[in-house]
Amino acid sequence: MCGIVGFHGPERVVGDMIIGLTALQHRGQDAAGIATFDGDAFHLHKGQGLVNDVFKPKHTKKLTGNTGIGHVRYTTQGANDSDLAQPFTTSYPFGLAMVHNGNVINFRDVAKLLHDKYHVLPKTTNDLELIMYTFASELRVKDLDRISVVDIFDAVETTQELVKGAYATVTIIAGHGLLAFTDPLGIRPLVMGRRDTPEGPVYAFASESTCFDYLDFEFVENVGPGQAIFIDNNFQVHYKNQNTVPKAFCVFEQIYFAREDSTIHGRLVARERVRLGKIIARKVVDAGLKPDMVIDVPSSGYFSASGLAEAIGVPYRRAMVKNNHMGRSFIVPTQAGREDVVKKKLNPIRAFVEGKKVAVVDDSIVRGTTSRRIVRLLREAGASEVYFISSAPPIVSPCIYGIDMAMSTELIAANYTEEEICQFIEADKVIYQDLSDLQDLFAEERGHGGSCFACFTGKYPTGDVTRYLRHIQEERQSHRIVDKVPSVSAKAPLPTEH
Ligand SMILES: O=P(O)(O)OC[C@H]1O[C@H](OP(=O)(O)OP(=O)(O)O)[C@H](O)[C@@H]1O
Ligand SMILES: NC(=O)CC[C@H](N)C(=O)O
Ligand SMILES: [Mg+2]
Repeated sequence: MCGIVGFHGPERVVGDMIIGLTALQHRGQDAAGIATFDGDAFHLHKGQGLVNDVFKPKHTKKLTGNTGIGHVRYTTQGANDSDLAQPFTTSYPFGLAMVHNGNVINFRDVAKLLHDKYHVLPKTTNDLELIMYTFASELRVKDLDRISVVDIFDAVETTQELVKGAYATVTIIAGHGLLAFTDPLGIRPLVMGRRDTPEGPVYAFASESTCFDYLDFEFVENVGPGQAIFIDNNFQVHYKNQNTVPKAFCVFEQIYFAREDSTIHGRLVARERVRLGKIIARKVVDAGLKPDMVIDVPSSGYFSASGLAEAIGVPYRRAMVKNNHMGRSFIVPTQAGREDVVKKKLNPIRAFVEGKKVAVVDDSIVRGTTSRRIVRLLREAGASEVYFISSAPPIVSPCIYGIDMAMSTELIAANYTEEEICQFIEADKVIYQDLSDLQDLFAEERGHGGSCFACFTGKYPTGDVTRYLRHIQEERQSHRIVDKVPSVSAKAPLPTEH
């Protein structure tokens, strides 16, 4: 799940872009990049690592111009190499620079179409090139001397028909303006904001609204399913499709991915997480559990933990301390790397947990890397019983829309029963959110549009995805280590006495 931004205004944009991208760092830690346009030429800088590592003053000095796009990458297609970092640019027509968040699922079909129909050979295996060259090829057949907004939206529409999957994109069209568009279901988030300056308005697009809080931008609207918004060089805003309500928005954004202080489709993420914690309280009580305290797994477990504690009337403590210099573990591309981050990241406060029955809340259990480590740490710190509470239901199916859990072999709940998972992570009890409770919370009738629950149900909103699942498996085998959950026989015996 990458983070993207795009700015277009009457003043230099790179300063705002660095702040905006830093606010989105939680969405991608592999690489960062910025492309600006100064009226004559693009300026591009990108590389592996965090925003702070990639952009030093000597780089930002060269990123001149009043229009810019930026990206933080969490790799889901192709290798985690600097060659595949975004943005990508192409010089014809006009000069285009593009970033995207998401994942194209008909990769081979689009690659074939580009080759057979448009005579284009993408340079890399990053799916962004498929979107960019399809759009560029559709645009170049227009009358380029008299290109109009209708022509641009027409090229977007054909791109949306041909390219399947999840994508939120922002594109600089050199000399013309800034364009944002999404896939027809609106699976990934994208918001538009505006700040007024004495020289005129600055418009911005960003994956999450938290960017605008830092930059003093006013939130304007969500970019909805299949929508396109074009800001021309006179700062006029043009719309293709006014519908801003998503048809299949990724519910895992609300559970884990997005920042708590972002509002997505009218829902404050932190509030939804508190609700998830309150809802699961019923299952904790029904299971007869009487914890002495509720604790969270930092960072993403906090709001659900506070909701659960409030609902069952048990004190909440931050009894696991997070090393703030460690990033997210789940989005690290290899299992060895994820284990290393989890190991260095969390440390329990013995004085709080010693002799206590502890309910520890996390947003999700995906591969079991974090939960297994946490339970062990809490036991070593003297907890008498450890109940592991997941505010998400079991994740049983791969995500093919931009979250790197692409194969069922790596998903613990796709391979083991709840009892086996409990045994594997060495907890006294594991409680998952009920799928029906999650679906009720994000029900369409609550007015926020449709959600994608595919990782919990195996039902994919883009239709039959069997071919893509095979493609991603082959792609993973050629580029990366294929992760598997440990075998049952590798499990440590369940502790018998407490
Ligand atoms: O079962 P697993 O495979 O370990 O995956 C789930 C864990 O990964 C995420 O944490 P992460 O460290 O990525 O981010 P956070 O700091 O936002 O919680 C998530 O919040 C869970 O803690
Ligand atoms: N997580 C994402 O949005 C990834 C975007 C793109 N598929 C890449 O790998 O660069
Ligand atoms: Mg976590």
